[in-house]
Amino acid sequence: MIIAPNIILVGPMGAGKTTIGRLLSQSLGNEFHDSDRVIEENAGADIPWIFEKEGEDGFRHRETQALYELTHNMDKPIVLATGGGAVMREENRTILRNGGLVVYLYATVNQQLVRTSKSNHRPLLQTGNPKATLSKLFAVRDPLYKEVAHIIVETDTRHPKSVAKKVWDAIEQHLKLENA
Ligand SMILES: Nc1ncnc2c1ncn2[C@@H]1O[C@H](COP(=O)(O)OP(=O)(O)O)[C@@H](O)[C@H]1O
Ligand SMILES: O=C(O)C1=C[C@@H](OP(=O)(O)O)[C@@H](O)[C@H](O)C1
Ligand SMILES: [Mg+2]
Repeated sequence: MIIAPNIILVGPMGAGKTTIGRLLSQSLGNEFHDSDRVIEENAGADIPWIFEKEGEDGFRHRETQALYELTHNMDKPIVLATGGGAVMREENRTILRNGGLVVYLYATVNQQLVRTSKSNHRPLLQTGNPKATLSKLFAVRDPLYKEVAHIIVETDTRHPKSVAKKVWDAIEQHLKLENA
């Protein structure tokens, strides 16, 4: 049996990091953590409030602390969903790359748009043209997701369960090759 190390999901808003991460953790029996939830718990406030009061810089500072905490203070391997901007800081990319097996959940801008339109809890998308914002962010961040990832998985399948299965198959394949 293959024992998975920390599995760290990166990718744009709406790629499904939170949803797929939770499903993956259920099938592996590993604890699930979401850096956005840890940031909110540590701050005692939600993400829109943090952005409003502390700006994006304040949020990014908290995000670095949460990523460090989650990759250093756990005694068992976990599944970690990150926020879409977690790759922006170089120090975060080092934390992520060294913190476990990094999976880039890829989604097209149109998929990101559809999937993020169900919620208004993403401050960066509270703009007149969320599609243009997602496109701009994607142009900057896609190379960074690729830089940090060990594996890339397309999330084009409609059902989160089949994406979670695809992710696990890709991880197994990667670990088998690594141990061959
Ligand atoms: N493969 C998928 N197909 C369809 N909808 C999805 C898929 N993955 C996630 N979703 C939906 O998209 C929304 C955003 O997912 P979420 O997990 O919050 O993304 P992220 O954490 O990457 O921003 C949720 O409503 C979720 O149910
Ligand atoms: O892309 C980003 O910069 C952000 C993505 C969000 O997480 P999700 O990717 O889980 O939506 C959250 O961290 C915050 O709103 C900022
Ligand atoms: Mg999320």
